Amino acid sequence: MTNKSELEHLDEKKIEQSHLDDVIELVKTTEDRLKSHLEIAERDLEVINNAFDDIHVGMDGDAISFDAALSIHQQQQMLDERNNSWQQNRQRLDILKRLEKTPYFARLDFQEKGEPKRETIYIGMSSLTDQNDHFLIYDWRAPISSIYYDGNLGEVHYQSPDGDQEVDLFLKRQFLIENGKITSFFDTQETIGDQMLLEVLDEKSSTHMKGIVKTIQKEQNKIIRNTDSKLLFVQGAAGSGKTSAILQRIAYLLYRYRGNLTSSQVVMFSPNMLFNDYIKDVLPEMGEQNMVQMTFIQYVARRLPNLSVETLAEKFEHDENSNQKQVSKFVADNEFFKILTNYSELLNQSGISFRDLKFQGKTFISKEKISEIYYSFGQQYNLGNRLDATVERLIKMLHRKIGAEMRSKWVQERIENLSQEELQALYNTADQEFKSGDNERKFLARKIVTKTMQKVYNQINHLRFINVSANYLHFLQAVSKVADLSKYDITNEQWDKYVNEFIEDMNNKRISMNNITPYLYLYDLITGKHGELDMKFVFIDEIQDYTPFQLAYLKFKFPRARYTMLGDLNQSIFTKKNSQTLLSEVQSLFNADETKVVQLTHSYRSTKQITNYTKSILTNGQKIEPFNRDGDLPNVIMSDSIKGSVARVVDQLQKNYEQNFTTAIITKTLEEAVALQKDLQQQEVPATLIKSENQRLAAGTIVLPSYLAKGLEFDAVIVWDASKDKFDEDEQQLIYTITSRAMHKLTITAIGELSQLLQRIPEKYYTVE
Ligand SMILES: Nc1ncnc2c1ncn2[C@@H]1O[C@H](COP(=O)(O)OP(=O)(O)OP(=O)(O)O)[C@@H](O)[C@H]1O
Repeated sequence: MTNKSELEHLDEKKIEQSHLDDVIELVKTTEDRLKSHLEIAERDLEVINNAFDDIHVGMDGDAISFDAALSIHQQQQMLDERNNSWQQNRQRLDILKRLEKTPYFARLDFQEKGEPKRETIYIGMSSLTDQNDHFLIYDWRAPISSIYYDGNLGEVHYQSPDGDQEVDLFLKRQFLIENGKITSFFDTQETIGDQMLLEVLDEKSSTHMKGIVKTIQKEQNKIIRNTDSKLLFVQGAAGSGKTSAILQRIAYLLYRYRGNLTSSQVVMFSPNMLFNDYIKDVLPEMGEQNMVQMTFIQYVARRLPNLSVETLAEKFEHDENSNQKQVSKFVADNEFFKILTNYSELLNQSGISFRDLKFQGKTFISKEKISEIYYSFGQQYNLGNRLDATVERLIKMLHRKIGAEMRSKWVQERIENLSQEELQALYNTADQEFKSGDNERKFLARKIVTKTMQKVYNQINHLRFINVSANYLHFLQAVSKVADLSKYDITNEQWDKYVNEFIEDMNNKRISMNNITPYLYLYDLITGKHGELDMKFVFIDEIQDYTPFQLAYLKFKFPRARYTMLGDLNQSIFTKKNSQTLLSEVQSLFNADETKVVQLTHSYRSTKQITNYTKSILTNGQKIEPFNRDGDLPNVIMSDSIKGSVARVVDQLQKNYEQNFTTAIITKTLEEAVALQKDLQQQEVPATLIKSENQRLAAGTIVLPSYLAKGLEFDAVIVWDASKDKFDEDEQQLIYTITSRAMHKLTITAIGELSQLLQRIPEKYYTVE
C-alpha cells in the first residue's frame, strides 16, 4: 500500500466509523423506546392479572355466571395477546443489545438494473429501520444480502420475491467491529475473503458451537437458501460446515417463512444428545428459537416406554459375525420396508392377533370375539378405519356392561361398606340431594362401576387389545415364506435364529435397534396412524448412520415435510457404508426432479497439515480440499507399554496447555476411556470423563469414547491407543472420524506397533516421537 492509499484508507475508516456511530446511536434510541414500551406492557399485564383475581374472588361458589365466564374469557385473551407481544419485544430487545456491539459486518455498493442511482447497504444479524422506514441494516437473510455471499464484483443476480434480479456490484466491504469500534475493514473481490475466514477459523474451540453468518461460503449459501427441493442431500467432508450450514438454514427458513413457520414445525435428528447440547446456542444467538431436536433412538424409544432399547454404546460395541451382518443388512433395507408394507395389506383379510380385554382378572371380551368384530366390517374398510370401528363397538359393549354390572352383588356390597369420606368423594357436591334412596343407590353404583371400568375403557382407547409383539412375530415368521432369503445370502436357519432372538428379547422386555423401527412401522400400519402432517422441515444430520429402512420410516412419519439430509459417507461409524449406495437409496424415496445434491469439499475445521493426514486414512475417500491454514504436523507417539503411553499423553497435554489448546482424548471404546481417565487421575492430571451422551461437554481436558465424538470439534485431539490390529480394516471411517475432530493439533498414540490403517499414510504428513 502506498502512503496515499494508506491515507485514503484512514479517511475511509473515519467516515465508516462516523456512520457506525450514527447507526449505534439509532440502535440505542430504538432500545430505549422498546424498553419504555416493555415497561408499559408489564404494568398493563399486572393490571389485567389483578382484574383477573377480582373476577375470581367475585364468583360465588362453583356456579359461574355467564357474565363472569365471558369476562374471564376476554381477560384471558387479552392476557395472551399482551404476553405474546411482550415476549416478541423482549426478543427484539435482546437482538438490539447484540446490534449495539456489532450492528453489521458488511457493506455493499451496487446499482439495480433499470434503477438510476447507486445504493449502499449494510448487512448485519438483524434488520433495523429508522423512523421513516429506511433500512439502516439489512438482515443477512434478506434477498439482497445473498449477493454478499454469492457474487464477485460486477454483474450478479439474486432471487427476490418478484423473481430473478440483476445488479451491478461495485464494492464489497467487510468489517471487524468490536464493541462499537471498527478494528479493521477490507474490500474484497472474492466471495467471502480468505482473510476474514482465516481469522474466524484461527479462534479456539468452545463447548458450544458458533454461528458462521459473517463468513458463509458460496456453496454453503446454496444449502442455506434452497427452498424448492423436497430433498436436499448434502455430502460434505469432515469439517466442511454441514452442521453449521443447516443451523443457518433453519434460521433462514424461519425468517423467510415468518408467520407461516414456527420452530416447532422444524425437527432435527442428530447423532447423539451430547451434540444437541453442543449446538443449542447457535439459533438463539441469531434471535431464533431452537427447533425440535432429538436422536433417532429417542424418537422411537419414547413410544415403547416398557421396553428397553439398545443404547448407543451397546450398538457400537456389539460385534456381529458375518451371518448376523447379512441379516442386519437385510432388515435395514428398503426391500424389507416394502415386504412389510405388502404384508400389512394382507392383514385386511385376516391374521391380526388380539389380546383378551380383562376386567377384575376375568376375560371381559375375548380375543376371538374382538377378531370377529374386527373382520366383520366389509372389504371397503382399511386397517385404520377397521380399527376405529372396532373401538367404537367395544366401547358400546363396555357401556352395556356397566348397566349390567351395576346390579351385581359386589357393587351392592361395596355401597354398603362405603365410609363417610368415600361417599363424599363420590358425590358431585357435598350436599347432593336425591329423590329416593333407590336413586342414590343407582347413582353410587354407576359411579363405582364406571370408576372400576375406567381401566378397561383406557385399555380400549389405548388399543391395548392389539397384540403388537405377536403381530410382529407373525410377520417375522412369514418373511421366510414371502421373501427369497437366499437372494440376501441368508439361510432359513439363520433367519429362524434371528426370529428366536426377537422372542428372547421380548421375554426380557428388550428390543434391538434392528427390530424397533419395523416393529413401530407395523404398529402404525395396523393402527392407521397418519404421520405428523404439520411438520414442515426435517433435518437429518450424519445421514450415513441411518439405515434405508429408518429413512423410509421417517419419510412415512413426516409425509409433507421437506428434507435436508447431511452426511459424510467417509464417517459411517455404524453402517460402515463405503459407497454411494445410501444416496441412491435415499433418492429412490423422492422424485428425481425434486431432489438436489450438493457436495462440500472444502474442510474448514482443521489445519492443512491435519486435513492432509486425515484424508490419507481413506483409501476410497471423496475429494477433500484443505483450507489453507497452517499448523504443526500431526505427531505419532510410540511407547512400549500402557504406562509409558499414559506418561507421554501427560507430556502432550502439558504442551497443548502451553499453547492454550483444550484437548480431547478420544478412545475407541468406553472401557478404554474409563481406564485412561483413572490412570490420569492417579497422576493427578485433571480430565473429565464423558461416558454418556446425557452428559455435557466440560471445559478443560476431556476423555471420551469415539462414538460420542461425532459432530464435535476440539483444539487438540489425542487419539488413544491406535496400535496394530486395534482397528479392523472396515474401521477406516471410524479412525477418520476421530482424527478429523482436531482443529489445531493432532496427536496419535500407539503401543508396540502403529495401526496398519495409519502406517499407510505418507511419512511426510506426520512426525514420529
Ligand atoms: N463458512 C464458515 N465460516 C466460518 N467457519 C466455518 C464455516 N464453515 C465451517 N466453519 C467452521 O468449521 C468447523 C466445522 O464445521 P461443522 O462442524 O459445521 O462441519 P461438519 O461438516 O458438520 O463436520 P463433521 O461432519 O466433521 O462433523 C466449525 O468450527 C465451523 O464453525
